[in-house]
Amino acid sequence: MAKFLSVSARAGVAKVLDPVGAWLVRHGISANTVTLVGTGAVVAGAAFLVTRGELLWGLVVITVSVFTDLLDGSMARTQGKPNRFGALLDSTMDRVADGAILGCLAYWLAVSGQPVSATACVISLVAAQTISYVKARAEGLGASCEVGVAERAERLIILGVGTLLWLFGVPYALAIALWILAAATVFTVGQRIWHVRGQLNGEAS
Ligand SMILES: CCCCCCCC/C=C\CCCCCCCC(=O)OC[C@H](COP(=O)(O)O[C@@H]1[C@H](O)[C@H](OP(=O)(O)O)[C@@H](O)[C@H](O)[C@H]1O)OC(=O)CCCCCCC/C=C\CCCCCCCC
Ligand SMILES: Nc1ccn([C@@H]2O[C@H](COP(=O)(O)O)[C@@H](O)[C@H]2O)c(=O)n1
Ligand SMILES: [Mg+2]
Ligand SMILES: [Mg+2]
Repeated sequence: MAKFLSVSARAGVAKVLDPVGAWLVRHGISANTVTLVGTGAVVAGAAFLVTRGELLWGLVVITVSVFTDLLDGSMARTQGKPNRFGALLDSTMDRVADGAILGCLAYWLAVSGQPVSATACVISLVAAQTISYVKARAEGLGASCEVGVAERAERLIILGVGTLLWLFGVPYALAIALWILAAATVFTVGQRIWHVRGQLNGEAS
């Protein structure tokens, strides 16, 4: 799944996004601007729509906005200057966006009387941030960490499909998706720690 998303699906999406990115570059817009504006749009969608239970419009705004995460990298490559600060900004804004989506959804679930789903959402939030942290820390220690059943694209797709099915009236679709997400994200934390353990165990710090 990870390979399909990061290679085939990504190549398909790039055919649409690359011309958009080239057009933005020609009009003087930078990759960093797209990173920040895209994140701002996700946060606004989560804060103003998801917290009020406007899940249809929240899903539309957030889905469109998360694709700017693929657009910024395309723009940086078009300009011939993908850079390390851009990579840091991109990854940091991913954490802000993920925190806003899951935090605002957990808030709405809690205040609308769905504490069990809210719990799954909070577990997913903490585990999702930990997944990314383990990778960043591992890479800082010189290990590779390109593993996991629930990397970011998979997490967003599970949540998006669950929300969409729930909006179409499928009972418990969102609750089930959130518990699948909670289980998959916790499992991925373990997968990543295990993978890095094999590389670093026994090495002096
Ligand atoms: C209540 C409201 C809920 C709203 C839910 C939102 C729903 C969104 C629905 C669909 C989204 C589709 C996925 C879009 C992918 C967005 C971009 C993305 O996240 O790509 C991630 C990945 C690599 O990105 P980066 O290098 O920029 O980021 C890395 C990442 O953050 C790592 O995180 P980690 O995995 O470790 O947690 C960091 O560690 C790393 O530092 C950082 O660099 O991109 C890809 O792998 C390839 C992209 C795949 C393209 C997917 C195309 C999917 C096309 C169609 C999907 C249809 C799904 C239908 C959904 C229905 C809902 C409408
Ligand atoms: N503002 C930015 C954003 C990204 N980059 C570069 O793109 C890589 C990520 O590509 P995505 O398609 O996954 O967004 C990132 O590692 C940077 O090299 C950038 O330079 N500036
Ligand atoms: Mg990006
Ligand atoms: Mg990103």
